[in-house]
Amino acid sequence: MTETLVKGDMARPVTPLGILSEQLEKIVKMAADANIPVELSEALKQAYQIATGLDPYIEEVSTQESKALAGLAKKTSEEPWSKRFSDSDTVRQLEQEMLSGHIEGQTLKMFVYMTGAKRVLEIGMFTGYSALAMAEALPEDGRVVACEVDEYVTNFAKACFKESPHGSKISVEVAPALETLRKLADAGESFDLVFIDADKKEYVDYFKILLDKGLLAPKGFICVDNTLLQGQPYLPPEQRTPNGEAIAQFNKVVADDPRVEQVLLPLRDGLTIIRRV
Ligand SMILES: C[S@@+](CC[C@H](N)C(=O)[O-])C[C@H]1O[C@@H](n2cnc3c(N)ncnc32)[C@H](O)[C@@H]1O
Repeated sequence: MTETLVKGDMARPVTPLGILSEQLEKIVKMAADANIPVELSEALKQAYQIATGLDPYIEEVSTQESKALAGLAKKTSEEPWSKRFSDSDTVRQLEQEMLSGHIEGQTLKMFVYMTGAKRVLEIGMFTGYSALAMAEALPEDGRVVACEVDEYVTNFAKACFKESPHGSKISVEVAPALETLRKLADAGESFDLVFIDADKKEYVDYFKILLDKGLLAPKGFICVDNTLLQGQPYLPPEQRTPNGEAIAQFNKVVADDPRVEQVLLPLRDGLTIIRRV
C-alpha cells in the first residue's frame, strides 16, 4: 500500500516515502512479468515491504487522534475541492493532501507539551487539522492564532472547531499571511511555537519576519512543514517544480543563518525544527 490520504477523488502519494513506495510497487509488478533471478525478485519484495509497511506501523503504535480530529480529516477528504475552486468558492486550488494528518498532528501536539508553549502561531491553516491538534495540547488559557487567506476553508475549519472543546482556543486571521505577520509584529505579539505551512515561495519571508520582528519569543521554536517536498530539494535541480526550488532555497537560507540551529526530520514530507541560538 502506498501512502495516500484516506479516500476521495485522486488521492495521491505526497511524501518521499509515499512516492518511493509507489515506484517500488511498479517495479515489483514489472519484475513479476520479467524473467529475473529469484534473489533479485526476493530483494525487491523485501524493499517493497519495508517501505510500504513503515507508515501503517507508525500509525498503529502511535496514540490515536481525537474524535474531532478524525472527523475533520474525514470531512476534508470528502469535500470536492476541485469543484469548489472551479465554482470560485475558494481563491486557489486546495486539495485533501494539504492536510497534515495523524502522525504530524500528534508530533506537533508533543512539541506543545514538551515546550510548554502557551502562544502558538500557525501560518497556513487549511481545514484546521494542525491548528486543532496543537490546541488540544494547550492549557485552558493557551491560544492558537491561525493565518489563512481563504474564506471558504476558514468557515469549513471553524465549523469543525465547534465539534471540539479545544476549538475555542483558536482564532483565525483571514488575510495574506505576510500582512497578518506584519500586523501581529506591530501589535507587539510574540509566540512560543510557530508552525509554517502556507505558500512555499514565501517561506523565506515568513522566516525572516519571525526572527527580525520579534514574533518568535526568545526561547521559541519554529516548525516548518514540507521541507523535503516530495524529495525535490535533493533531486537534480532540473527535476524540481517551482515549489521544490523554493524549498531548496529556504533550506539553504536556514542552514546559512548563524542566528539559528535546526534539524530536518524525515517525518511525512519533512519537518524542520528551528530555534534561535
Ligand atoms: C498545506 S495547507 C495547510 C495545512 C494545515 N496546516 C494542516 O495541517 O492541515 C496550506 C494553506 O495555506 C493557505 N495559504 C497559502 N498561501 C497563503 C498566504 N499567502 N497567506 C495565508 N494563507 C495561505 C492555503 O489557502 C492553504 O489552506
